[in-house]
Amino acid sequence: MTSVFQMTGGRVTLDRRPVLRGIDLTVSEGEAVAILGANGSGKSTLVRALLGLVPLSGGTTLLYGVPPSRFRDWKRIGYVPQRLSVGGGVPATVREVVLSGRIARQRRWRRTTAEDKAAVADALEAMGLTARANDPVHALSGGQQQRVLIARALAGQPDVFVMDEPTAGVDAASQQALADVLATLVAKGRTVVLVMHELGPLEPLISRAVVLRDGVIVHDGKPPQAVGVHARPGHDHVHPHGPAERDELLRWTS
Ligand SMILES: Nc1ncnc2c1ncn2[C@@H]1O[C@H](COP(=O)(O)OP(=O)(O)OP(=O)(O)O)[C@@H](O)[C@H]1O
Repeated sequence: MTSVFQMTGGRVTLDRRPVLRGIDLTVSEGEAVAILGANGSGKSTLVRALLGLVPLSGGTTLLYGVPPSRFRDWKRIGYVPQRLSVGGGVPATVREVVLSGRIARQRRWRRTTAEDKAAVADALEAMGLTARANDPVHALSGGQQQRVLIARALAGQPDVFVMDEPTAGVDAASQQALADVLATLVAKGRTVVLVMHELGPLEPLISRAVVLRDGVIVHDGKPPQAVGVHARPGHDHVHPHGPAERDELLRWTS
């Protein structure tokens, strides 16, 4: 099976602090992987390093078999970073930001095609943003902006989706919408790597969980049951979300 990501002995040092310490991780085409772990365990750094956005201080990482610095086929990758502020001072509309997800597919100077427009319309629809398409992005709430970023990745129709906490700050209905979209993509053989705190509605989609603690992988296999059960829709929450589930996860892996 083709490996999408292949990191061997990956080390990342930031501010002289070892943030990733000897990561061996291969993700094959068609997998749906959750990267789990406590705050600061290195999840975001790991996905950024897999994409070549953070340099390794040791080890190697390959993207479709080549080092990220030599990788050229970026249209195959859709990345939704954590807490990116979109729009900024530029009054871009929701549609424009989502259309920017097509850039890697467009040849220079090429006009927006009917295919681009259809992909953007589908992505807006999937994330429930059709009615907001002409609104400036900065007028949207944080959760809505997150949906715009997800729609932008969807519009690019990549083979691989890497999403850093895509459900953070996103309401339950939109989380379910994302779960449905991703389930369809996984069924079509797309690869999905999600950084998560808790699986929530995305749990049925996840076939493999990689749990980080202090920059090392402490579990790589089936999703931890404690997280899965608590995160299942319909589970009767009698405790606040967050720390309790993370504690259980950490206990599970200790
Ligand atoms: N640019 C940076 N410079 C120095 N330290 C950094 C930098 N980025 C991250 N770190 C540190 O690296 C560690 C791992 O951070 P990372 O964001 O990868 O963790 P995380 O598991 O994604 O956390 P969270 O769930 O809070 O997003 C943290 O201790 C963080 O403070």
